[in-house]
Amino acid sequence: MSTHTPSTRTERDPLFGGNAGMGSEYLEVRGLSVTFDGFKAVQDVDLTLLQGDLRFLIGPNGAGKTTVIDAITGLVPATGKVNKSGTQLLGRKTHQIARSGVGRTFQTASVFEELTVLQNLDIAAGAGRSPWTMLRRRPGVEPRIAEVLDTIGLASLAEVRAGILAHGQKQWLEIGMLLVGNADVLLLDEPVAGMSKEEREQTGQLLRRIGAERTVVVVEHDMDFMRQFATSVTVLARGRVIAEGSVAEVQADPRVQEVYLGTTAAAEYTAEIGGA
Ligand SMILES: Nc1ncnc2c1ncn2[C@@H]1O[C@H](COP(=O)(O)OP(=O)(O)OP(=O)(O)O)[C@@H](O)[C@H]1O
Repeated sequence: MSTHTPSTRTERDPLFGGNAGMGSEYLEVRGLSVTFDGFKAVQDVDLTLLQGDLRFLIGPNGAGKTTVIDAITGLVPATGKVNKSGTQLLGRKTHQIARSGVGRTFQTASVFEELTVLQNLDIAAGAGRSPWTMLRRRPGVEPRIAEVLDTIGLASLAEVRAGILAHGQKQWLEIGMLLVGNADVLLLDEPVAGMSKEEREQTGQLLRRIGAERTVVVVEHDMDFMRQFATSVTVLARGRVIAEGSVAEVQADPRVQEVYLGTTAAAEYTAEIGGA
C-alpha cells in the first residue's frame, strides 16, 4: 500500500501492483545470478515489475542492488532470464537493450555539460533514429521534446548549458533523456542522493508523473523518500531477495529488520523507517 496522502493522488499515479491487465507492459526477471570471480553478488533473483508500479529496491551496502540493474541492462554478464513484455533481454548487447526501451541512470548524472538542456534531449531523442529521420527534422522544439521538458520541469531552462544546472536538475535532465529515447522501463540508481529536501520532493513527484505509464525501479538508501513514494518494495541482502511487498509489509518483516541493519539495530531501523 502506498503512503501517498489521498489528497495528492491522481488517477494517473502509480499504484501497488501496477496496472496488471490487458496491454500492460512488464519486466519479468527470473533466476538472475551474477558471479564476480567466484563471488555470488546476485543469486537467483526474481522480480516481476508491472507498468504503473513504482518499485523501490532497497538493501544494505553491497546487497547487489546496482548489480541487478547492471545485469538487466547488459553491463555485466548474468545467468537467468529477463523478459521485457515478451522480449528476452539477457545476452543482448547494452545498446540493443537500451533500444528495446530499458533506460537507466547512474549514481552520478551523465549529461553533456557543454551542451544546452535542449541539445542534450535532442541527442538522446536522436539516438534511436535513422540519419534520414534526423535530416528530415523540422527546426524548432519538437512537441515530444517540449512535453518532456515540461514533465521534468526544465522548460524555462531549455537553452541553459547543462553544466550550470543544479545537482537535482541534472538528474531530472538525465531522466528526460531516457524519456525522449522512449524508455518505458526506467532503472534509477539512487536518484536523490545528494539532493536537497525540496529537490527530493520534486523528484518524487516527477517519478509519480512518469511512473503511472511506465515501469520504474528506484535503487535507494533514503528511507524517508522510499516511504513517501514507493508503491512497492523489494529488499535485497547478500545478493538475494529477502522480502517484497508494500512499504508497510516490508517494514514489519522481521527478516528485513534483522538482515537490513542487523539484529541489534533492528529496533532503530523500525523507528527509522516508521514502523510501530
Ligand atoms: N565489477 C565488480 N567486480 C567484483 N565485485 C563487484 C563488482 N561490482 C560489484 N561487486 C561486488 O558485488 C557486491 C554487490 O555490489 P553492488 O554495488 O551491486 O551492491 P549495492 O547493493 O548496489 O551496494 P550500495 O548500496 O553500496 O551501492 C558487492 O560486494 C560489490 O563489492
